[in-house]
Amino acid sequence: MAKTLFDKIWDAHVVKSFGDLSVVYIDKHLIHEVTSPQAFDELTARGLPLFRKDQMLATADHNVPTRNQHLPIEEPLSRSQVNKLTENCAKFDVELYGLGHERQGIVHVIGPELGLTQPGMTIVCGDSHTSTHGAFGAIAFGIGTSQVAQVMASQCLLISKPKRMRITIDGELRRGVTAKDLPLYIISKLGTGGATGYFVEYAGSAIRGLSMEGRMTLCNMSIEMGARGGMIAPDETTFAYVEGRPYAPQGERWEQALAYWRTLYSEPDATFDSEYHFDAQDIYPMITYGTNPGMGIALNGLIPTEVSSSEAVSFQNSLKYMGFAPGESLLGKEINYVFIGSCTNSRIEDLRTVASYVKGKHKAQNVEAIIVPGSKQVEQQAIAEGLDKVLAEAGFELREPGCSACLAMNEDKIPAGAYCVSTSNRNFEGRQGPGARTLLASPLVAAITAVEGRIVDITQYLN
Ligand SMILES: CC(C)[C@H](C(=O)O)[C@@H](O)C(=O)O
Ligand code: SF4
Repeated sequence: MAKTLFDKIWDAHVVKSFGDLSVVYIDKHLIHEVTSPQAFDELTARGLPLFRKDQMLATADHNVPTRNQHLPIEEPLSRSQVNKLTENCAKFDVELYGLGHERQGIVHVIGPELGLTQPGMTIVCGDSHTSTHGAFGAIAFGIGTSQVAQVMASQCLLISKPKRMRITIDGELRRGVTAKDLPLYIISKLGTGGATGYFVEYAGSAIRGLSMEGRMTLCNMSIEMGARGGMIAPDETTFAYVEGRPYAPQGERWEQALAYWRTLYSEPDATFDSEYHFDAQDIYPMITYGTNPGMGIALNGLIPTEVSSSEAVSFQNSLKYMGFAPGESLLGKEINYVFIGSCTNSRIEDLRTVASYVKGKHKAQNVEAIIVPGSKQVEQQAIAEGLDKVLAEAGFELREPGCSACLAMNEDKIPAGAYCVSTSNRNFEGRQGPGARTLLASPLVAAITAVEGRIVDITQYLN
């Protein structure tokens, strides 16, 4: 039977199947400070060693401050989480790119930038946005803490095979529409449970036209529509990105890898359990108005007036929390914060997009604009390109790398009631701080919002 991309990688990693369940070999296991401590404790309690420590990599990202990283972490809980990771990695001899290391950063930013993330791999991390790595044509997905322990002890996972979905977007993207608008659009159509039980492959000319960083932004948000993960068949764009990175194969091994990677695509007559087709021309720059990532509209659209009866209560609660009304336009709404960062949009291209728009302009007085690179390497690159100066002159504060205000697990919090246009992936109640109101958007929309101080139809602001 003709195979999908997912099937090819899955079949190459199944060790043994038992009915619906399979033991699947895991190539790379990434860990961070939040979901690893109990797993390490379990190994210690059971006297188990790590099965393949060389296939693991650790970083500190969720709890790190984004100012003065050279000083001890002030928040006691964050400090103890990060210290625990350091202790565990020392005890179990796991490679750690911790705070202060030149390769430290958000786990989903550093894997790809180090060339650790490669086509055809199975990659897991105790973190839902592991789906990001699927952009390289890998089966990458988030796992729970008990599964983290399972992989630590066996380098395998006992799991059932998800169903396969393909989402095709053909055509050219409109002006001002960037990679981030694609998941916001798709999720607004499918809903936050629309892909539950599925592994999604993204295809079509609009997807092929995305850079690797854009592909990561798209795959990153797969989880927000309930998908187990998202993936894109590797192509020349992928190979060019991976080549020469520190963990990428070299010489003859590179040629061998490339030959295999070129076989990784869905056969033309492969069938999917579910298929969606979208036209790129139907997609406009997006923004969310509610408290889940599916509550998105085009910037110049209106908040819906009618929702299904099963959603009515949560819709009303959501609008109440946000301080918006059904049928309203968001245009003209004043914004207090702009947060550019997170594993969705904190890569060098995102920083370049922002810097190139704000160059020679200044943020509005009513806005606090924070820009947090996804990794130390992104930070260094931004400085090397002089983006730090452009951003500083525009009144943006360039911080040090970490998850930051994507989730309020560190010092960076948005105050209660404040509106924040954020390039992250979740707008749940309290996600950016108790009472904080999040509006998800692309880095371009975020940059323009910061300068204007309110939500505008960005198409009028583009050259
Ligand atoms: C803390 C971690 C377990 C969590 C996740 O799994 O996604 C976080 O990264 C998030 O984005 O909410
Ligand atoms: S940046 Fe946000 S979404 Fe990504 S791993 Fe960190 S907390 Fe999760």
